[in-house]
Amino acid sequence: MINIIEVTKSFGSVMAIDNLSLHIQKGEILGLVGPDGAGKSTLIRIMIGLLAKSSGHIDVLGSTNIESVKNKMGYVPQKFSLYQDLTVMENITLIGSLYGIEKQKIQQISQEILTFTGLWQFKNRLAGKLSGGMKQKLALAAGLMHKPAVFFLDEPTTGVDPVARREFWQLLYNLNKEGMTIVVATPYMDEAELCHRVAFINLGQLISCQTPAQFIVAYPHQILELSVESKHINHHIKDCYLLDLHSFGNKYHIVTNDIDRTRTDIEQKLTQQKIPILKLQKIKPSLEDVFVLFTAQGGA
Ligand SMILES: Nc1ncnc2c1ncn2[C@@H]1O[C@H](COP(=O)(O)OP(=O)(O)OP(=O)(O)O)[C@@H](O)[C@H]1O
Repeated sequence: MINIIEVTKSFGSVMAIDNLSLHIQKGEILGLVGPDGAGKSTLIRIMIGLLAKSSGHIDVLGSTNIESVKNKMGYVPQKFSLYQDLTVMENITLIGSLYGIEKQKIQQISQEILTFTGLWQFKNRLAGKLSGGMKQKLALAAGLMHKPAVFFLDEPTTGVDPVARREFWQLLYNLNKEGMTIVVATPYMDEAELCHRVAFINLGQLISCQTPAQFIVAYPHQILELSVESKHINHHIKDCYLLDLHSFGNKYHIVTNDIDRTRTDIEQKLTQQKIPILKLQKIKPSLEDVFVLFTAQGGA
């Protein structure tokens, strides 16, 4: 569906995409993840023809002339600009006419898509009065007006509450079930876990592209999850036998290569310091653990 071979993109001295190769399969949901500035947005913009690559090969839907297949691609940019003072229906109608869809067809497609996204009952509401989640659904609806075969979304749920994020992903799943290929950049690891494959990008390079399960199986260390009431326990256990320590909300993930030794060490240290342990147990690594490690290693 999309072949990217040794593509490079530089902005002056900044190498935003560095010799990156990736094959995106028809019918998959591919997640793009990586730290801020990794090159995810640039890669999406190259794939949809908004930016020209500096070198390399790319073909989309069988064509190297991206302009000629633009009408088969949908795009939800990171900052989708709605006309706040137009209604949901007016916004969507405007987008339809920008795509050159006939007036009568716009009516029919708008109804279909607003029903699908759950926005039909809000069709007369001003876009500026929608909740964050609804605004993102409107962005999604706008990107679907011309019924694309492949849909690119650049961090579409940033700043949206967890329930709205879940609903949004249900819509993506439904589109995918109907055969749409989806490429989505996300900063949320729980969303990355919902993708069929995840491409981890760092400093413009593709570090690895695998299924979430493959990433987790390949994780080279073990994780102990620690819950305590006190905050900032880092200095209490910094001398324990461990490789790394990250806080995830009110929990800590302790990275080790010797679970028993680390567990005993932490139990002793925290007991000595009279810090009650609420939970200390081995857990399966999450994608978040995998990517924290990749990022710390600079991608290796
Ligand atoms: N138009 C531009 N001019 C100059 N530099 C740019 C431009 N667009 C992107 N860059 C640089 O290219 C690199 C990759 O940026 P990009 O926005 O693609 O990363 P990203 O992974 O999408 O990050 P984020 O999630 O923060 O948007 C960064 O160093 C960025 O500053």
